[in-house]
Amino acid sequence: FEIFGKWPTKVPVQYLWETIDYFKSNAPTTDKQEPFVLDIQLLLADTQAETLLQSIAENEQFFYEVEAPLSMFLDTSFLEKNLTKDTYLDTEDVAIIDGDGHLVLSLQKETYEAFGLEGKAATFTGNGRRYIITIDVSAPTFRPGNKTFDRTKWCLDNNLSRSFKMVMTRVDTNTGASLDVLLSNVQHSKKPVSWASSKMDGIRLPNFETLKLPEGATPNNRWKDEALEAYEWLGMATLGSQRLSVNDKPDPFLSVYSCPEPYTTGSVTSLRSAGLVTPQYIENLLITLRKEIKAKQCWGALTVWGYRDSPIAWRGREHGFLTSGENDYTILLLREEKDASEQRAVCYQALGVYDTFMDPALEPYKLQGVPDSAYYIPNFISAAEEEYLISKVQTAPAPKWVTLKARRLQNWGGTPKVEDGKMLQEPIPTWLKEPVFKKLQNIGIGFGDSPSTEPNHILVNEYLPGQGIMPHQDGPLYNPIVATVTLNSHSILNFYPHGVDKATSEPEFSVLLEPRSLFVQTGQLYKTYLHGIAEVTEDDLAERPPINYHPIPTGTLLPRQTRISLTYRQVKRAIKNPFAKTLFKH
Ligand SMILES: O=C(O)CCC(=O)C(=O)O
Ligand SMILES: [Fe+2]
Repeated sequence: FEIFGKWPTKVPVQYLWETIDYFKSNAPTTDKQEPFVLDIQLLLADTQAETLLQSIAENEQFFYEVEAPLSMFLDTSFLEKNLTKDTYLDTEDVAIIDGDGHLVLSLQKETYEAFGLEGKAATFTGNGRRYIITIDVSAPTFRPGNKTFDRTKWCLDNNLSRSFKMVMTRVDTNTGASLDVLLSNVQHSKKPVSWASSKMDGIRLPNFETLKLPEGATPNNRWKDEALEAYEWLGMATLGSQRLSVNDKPDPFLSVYSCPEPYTTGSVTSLRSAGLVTPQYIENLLITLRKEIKAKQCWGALTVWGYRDSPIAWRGREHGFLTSGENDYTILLLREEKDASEQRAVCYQALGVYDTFMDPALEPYKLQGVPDSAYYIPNFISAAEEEYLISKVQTAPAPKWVTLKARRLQNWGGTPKVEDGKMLQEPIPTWLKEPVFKKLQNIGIGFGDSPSTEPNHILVNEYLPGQGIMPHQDGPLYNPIVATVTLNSHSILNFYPHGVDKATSEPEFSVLLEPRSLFVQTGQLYKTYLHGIAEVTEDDLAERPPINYHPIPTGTLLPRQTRISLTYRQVKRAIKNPFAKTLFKH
């Protein structure tokens, strides 16, 4: 599983290499990824696409264009007949119901203030200009008579009663067939998802054979370059670009595009949909496409565009509204021999610059019930790695240590200046990079614009029993993500919302950091909470149970030993020093 970041348009692209079991119908899975799909494009390296076209015709899907107030979602008969499988969407003030029955309202400040239900400030629209309210309308208790229901209904009827333009669809989750939506009381029209087909002949047609890796091989940089070139070619084909034609004679000063090698002269069929479709529908298309390319012995690609203004993106995460809201993916299915038992594919996932990306591998480690987002991974490093890191920290040259009242620290990678946040970049010693950098990258933790940005600064803290750190925020010097490795002893990290009296208030929640664990703090949590460590010699876990460990046996006292923490970050204003190599020897 590999992640790539440096896409020229600043759109991070993630791709992964997968060997798909041909007979497993649901791989690569599109389920739960992007439920609000605007358009689909299929490319087939062949001019005959009858099977595909036939399958599309047989699986006709409908969607509805609706104009209605949002309170229609609280109409009991609507709830009971349609719930959990429906999707709704609009622009400006945006509202959707996702497949799990969450009504998500993304409201502009003015609407929010007049609305009357509590939400949270949107992450990607700064200065509180937009707010997100999430209501679980699928909860069995969310019915008339329930306080939350009645309050929500009152707010929708009185404060947000205007009509919303929406598109909706409903499917049978087993067959993917579209079902009628209960819309008797509102203005609506039923539309079929429409398809247009076109052909491109006489084009330079790559075979993408070089993208086939031997089983178990890890993609190298060359493969990554080739995967991106393939992505670029698919994009050009999607646009029907003249640059792909064998007869194209571009002005060399205007175009430097060259087709990935080796290529032949050939044709592609392109099929493009319009209308709201569901993940199930796409999954069915993918299965048909795979059968077709197997029969034709050619490659095929499926590209899916998500709604630009959907308030949610990948796996329900918040989506950067209006600001380059890419939420698209492409699956390139490679050509396979007729008797091959596997189908190999390269998958690309495009994100907007403001969209959060975390590797799905991280999902199980996400801490629930706290602001987005924190991740805790026990035993992130081995005992041997821990021992080695401790010995390196302890044997660092004496001048590296800065002694404060309640802890000692070492700055690696440079020392950011408090006045302007600038840091003269110094090389980071290998012992701090390995194995942690690689492990961070493997699990999909990036520190900058893209998932592959490495940390450029590491702060080493040493706390003796009874030492700690005052509640604080790591602040705007860094990109809003910090990863902490804990060595030798546990600690308890306390979190406080902004604006509380630091000296007296109780933390809102605490996280237990065990030796060898990794803790990641990012997003809203990084930006709107303070964190600190109490100056105590032991922690009573029963008194305030840490949110990452349940249940805690009563009377659990953990005595503290000397703890070393390594905090990995990316200083925004790092300045490369051309002389760094000769000036600093590590
Ligand atoms: O030692 C820790 O885990 C926290 C350190 C910290 O908050 C900081 O260095 O900013
Ligand atoms: Fe901190």
